Amino acid sequence: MNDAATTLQASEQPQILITGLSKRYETRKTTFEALKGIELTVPKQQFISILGPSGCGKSTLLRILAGLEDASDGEISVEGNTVLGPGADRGMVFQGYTLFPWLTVRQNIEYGPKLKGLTIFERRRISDHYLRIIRLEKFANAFPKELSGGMKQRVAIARALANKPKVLLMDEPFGALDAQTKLEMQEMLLDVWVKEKTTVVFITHDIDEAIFLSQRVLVMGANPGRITGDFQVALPEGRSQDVKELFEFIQLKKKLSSMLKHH
Ligand SMILES: Nc1ncnc2c1ncn2[C@@H]1O[C@H](COP(=O)(O)OP(=O)(O)OP(=O)(O)O)[C@@H](O)[C@H]1O
Repeated sequence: MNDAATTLQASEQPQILITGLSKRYETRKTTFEALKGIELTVPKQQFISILGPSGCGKSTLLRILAGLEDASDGEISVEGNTVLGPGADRGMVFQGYTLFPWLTVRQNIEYGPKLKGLTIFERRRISDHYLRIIRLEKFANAFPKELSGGMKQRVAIARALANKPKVLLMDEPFGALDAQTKLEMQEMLLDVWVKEKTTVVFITHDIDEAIFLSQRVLVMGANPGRITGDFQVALPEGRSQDVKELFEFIQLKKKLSSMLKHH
């Protein structure tokens, strides 16, 4: 099989399969449908973003995918394995910095591999690799409190990737960063994705961010939380900020903005 055929086959395999997923929150008087009838297939290696108004259930969907919350109905599987709880096959990166403050950058990255029982030598090889990828080799022995917000988030991404997850789940990971740092982080994440080709599910409020990063953008609507749009992003790989001037980018941005406005 040639390279193109291998790539095609890999990208067509479903990595995440969600069928008939619903989530209800019951209070004493009412039932709130946070998610209703979600159907979604994400192929291996796809970078998919989810946009939607506040409260439409984006985080709920991601938490259920992560196994941190149960669904009311339906099923989620990752590579054929039903999600029943958290697992090392799914790495998470949230908006808040979730590094262990008492561990150095390197120790944070090596945390998962250490839990897995890898040797010091193997752990070192993994942390060296990711320190290089996130360009923080010089900060290997620094503690999180010595780092900027963007640097902490880079470590959080490296720590998630060091577990070799099948899927990386990201909930507004750059939401707290200033505009310039956010752009730099997006470029770094794309770079990481091109190198590692991990399947990514990325939640954001930022339309530009969703288009710039993704191969596919989902739009969700609220009450009940559901998928209202599913768009392929026809932009080349190896993107730089220049793609934002391309016709395809501007067209899709218009479409997504108008969908989000009419919710
Ligand atoms: N534990 C809970 N109990 C009751 N309602 C909840 C609970 N968790 C979430 N909800 C409700 O479910 C809906 C979806 O919440 P969720 O956080 O998933 O939305 P979101 O799209 O991620 O919003 P945002 O963009 O503001 O982060 C919201 O209306 C929220 O109030």
